[in-house]
Amino acid sequence: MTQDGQVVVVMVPLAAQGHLNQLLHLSRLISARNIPVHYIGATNHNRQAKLRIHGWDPSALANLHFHDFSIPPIPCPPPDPAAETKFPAHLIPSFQTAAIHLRGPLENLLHSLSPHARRIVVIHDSLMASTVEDIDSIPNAESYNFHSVSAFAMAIYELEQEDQQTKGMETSIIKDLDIPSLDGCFTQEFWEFVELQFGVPRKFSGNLYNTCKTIEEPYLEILQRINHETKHWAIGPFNPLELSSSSHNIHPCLEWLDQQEANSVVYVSFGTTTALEDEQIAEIARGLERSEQKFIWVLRDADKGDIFNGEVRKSELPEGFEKRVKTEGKGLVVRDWAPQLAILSHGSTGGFVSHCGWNSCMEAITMGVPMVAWPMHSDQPRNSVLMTEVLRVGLLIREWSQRDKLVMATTIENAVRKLMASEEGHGMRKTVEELAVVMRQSVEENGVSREEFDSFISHITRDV
Ligand SMILES: O=c1ccn([C@@H]2O[C@H](COP(=O)(O)OP(=O)(O)O[C@H]3O[C@H](CO)[C@@H](O)[C@H](O)[C@H]3O)[C@@H](O)[C@H]2O)c(=O)[nH]1
Repeated sequence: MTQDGQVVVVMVPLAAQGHLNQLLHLSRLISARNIPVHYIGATNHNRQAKLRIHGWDPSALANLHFHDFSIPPIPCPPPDPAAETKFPAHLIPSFQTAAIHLRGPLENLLHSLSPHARRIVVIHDSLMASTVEDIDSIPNAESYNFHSVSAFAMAIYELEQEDQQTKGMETSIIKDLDIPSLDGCFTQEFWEFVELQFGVPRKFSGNLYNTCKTIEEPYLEILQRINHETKHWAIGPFNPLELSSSSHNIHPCLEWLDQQEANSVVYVSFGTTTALEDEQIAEIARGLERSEQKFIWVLRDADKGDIFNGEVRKSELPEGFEKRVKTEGKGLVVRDWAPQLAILSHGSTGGFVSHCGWNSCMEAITMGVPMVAWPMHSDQPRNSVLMTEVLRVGLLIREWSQRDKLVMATTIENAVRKLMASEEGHGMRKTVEELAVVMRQSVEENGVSREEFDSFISHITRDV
């Protein structure tokens, strides 16, 4: 229970898995500091967040409170695998509905907390800025902008904006990198949604990032320089580094992994926002089989706005493939929710074919798994540069300029072989394993992320 005079935190996530997830992980870290956390959302989005979390149990934390708000039905059109860009445009109506209709319930909650709290700290996804607009009417509330993507992707974007006037890009440390354009990354409707979030200028007290100075310090410095009027804290990784035993061995694929040799399995997953055409799925199937590497392939369609309602497309695989690879012990196709963190932390997993969503990048780095980078949309093409060219823990499957072409089985076969069974791949594994150690140290006593987190906690619990 919240006691009078306490500092309380209110989380306002964007209603998409890769965002719900990060603020729920952050809720765990903050509540461990004896600060009550209130996590708000539409009933089904909160249900989704709790159901899918891995590595710890949200119901076990007495000071984490979920507020399930009822809003009008969440629109859930299906994803379109044949769309011109891979950006999940079908989620925009759901984002809009949640952003608009959570505003009133959030304001009511803040008013009810305000008289008893010393301070209300609202941490909102940067894409939910419009929902927290009423915060200015609450005298003891302040808000913090949470950025769910890499500092690298954000810094490049900011430099591009600055570049138009000052040529900031040319003098920056990014100039020697081959940065993909934003073409094909987003849709016009998304930019309009972003505009709505930032349309009303509002004062906020700081920026939070799920990253660590160990891997992104130069880019965090750029963000600090450009936006020097507010504070910045890089307090990641948010995902747990040790998984609680109750979440282990709950999925059959983990038992299968237990029987495999160390670093022998490649894990293939494109997150929760990618819908692939059957033709591309067939090429992946052929490429994986020909690579002769063992695999776990999460074959799921992109999430809909409401994951509990409506039909989900079952992707077709070449005839006999699924049964054959399973019987021969070569691989598993997982069609339900895979325990990604547990898979990546398993000693048998030696590589990851990933779309480079920021959660997947952080999870791969903290678990010491190198990747084949196969970006699909949004920040992913730029994250792939961070992973391959900057950190050197992955290899790129194809140039972003080639995104409209089918990636053929031979390309997939070669990339997977290179990652899993070549000197170059072993080198990347060694590099990422070393990075994983440093990332773990960063959250321990005197580590860089621990210091940033301590500084954030001191700031929000300050006396005046
Ligand atoms: O079967 C599955 C599928 C996914 N996951 C988890 O789901 C999350 C997926 O997040 P992410 O890898 O970031 O991919 P997206 O779902 O595509 O994330 C969206 O949100 C991210 C944060 O803003 C962006 O970086 C991405 O580009 C954007 O597509 C990760 O935590 C995975 O571990 C599972 O546990 N099991």
